[in-house]
Amino acid sequence: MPEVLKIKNLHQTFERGTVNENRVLRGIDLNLEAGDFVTIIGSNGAGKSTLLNSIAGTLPIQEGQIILNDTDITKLPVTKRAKNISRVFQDPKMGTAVRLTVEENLALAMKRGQRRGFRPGVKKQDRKFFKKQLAQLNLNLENRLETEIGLLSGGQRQAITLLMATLQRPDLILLDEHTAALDPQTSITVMQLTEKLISEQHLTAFMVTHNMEDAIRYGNRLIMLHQGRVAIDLAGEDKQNLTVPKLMELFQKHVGAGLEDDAILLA
Ligand SMILES: Nc1ncnc2c1ncn2[C@@H]1O[C@H](COP(=O)(O)OP(=O)(O)OP(=O)(O)O)[C@@H](O)[C@H]1O
Repeated sequence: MPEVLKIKNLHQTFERGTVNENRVLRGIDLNLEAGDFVTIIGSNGAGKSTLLNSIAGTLPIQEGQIILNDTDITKLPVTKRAKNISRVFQDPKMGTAVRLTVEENLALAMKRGQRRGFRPGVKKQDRKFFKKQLAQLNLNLENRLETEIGLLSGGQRQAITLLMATLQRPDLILLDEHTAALDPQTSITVMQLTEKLISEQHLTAFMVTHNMEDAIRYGNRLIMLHQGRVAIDLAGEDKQNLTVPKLMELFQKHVGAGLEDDAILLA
């Protein structure tokens, strides 16, 4: 499998040179192959969002290199990366434009990475395509193309955000605790949709989660960040055979310390 993403010796330190210096990432080396769906766990402050911010470009890289499909993007601004890297955040409000309709939001997503006006026009053939795309969500949203997105529930918005993030097949999709703000049932629906969109399009994905069950259930590879490093990296059968107690045991073995379940789980 070709490698889609290479992260080489990535370091990020906040408040460098002060008493509050915080070495959050301390040499991350990771390679993702095409179609890898990697779940990321780690306790609060482990650096999960910092890692995603570094990949997305919202945080300048202090040391190390990020290569996407053989292109060095280490110094590329976030806007230039947006065409190839899409992201879904925890807050459903982050991914969509509240005053625009469902179809206008989708039309914006079609222009990801390009200059786009404030209110995009929606062509007839686009509308047909959007309807088809929305129908696969099984949320009856194909009949609400002209509804303002702000009127939809958090779960409906997050499902549309996911669709928008995958509409123009990205090279990489970053999911940053994207179901954490949803109720348990909606969270399951959005996770199932995530898996469907990722597997159908054979997307390469990173998914940060505090839910260890989800981290184990979804994806083909699991990594755990601890003290700025990759403490655990499991794929294939090793990941398939994981259980929460096994993962806790592994963590203890790797980092030589006890770990309460909620140290990882709690946000
Ligand atoms: N822009 C920033 N300036 C200063 N410190 C920061 C900044 N962003 C993050 N940090 C600090 O870096 C550390 C790692 O934060 P990060 O958000 O990456 O952790 P996380 O693993 O995503 O945690 P959580 O599970 O709580 O979301 C934290 O101590 C945080 O306070």
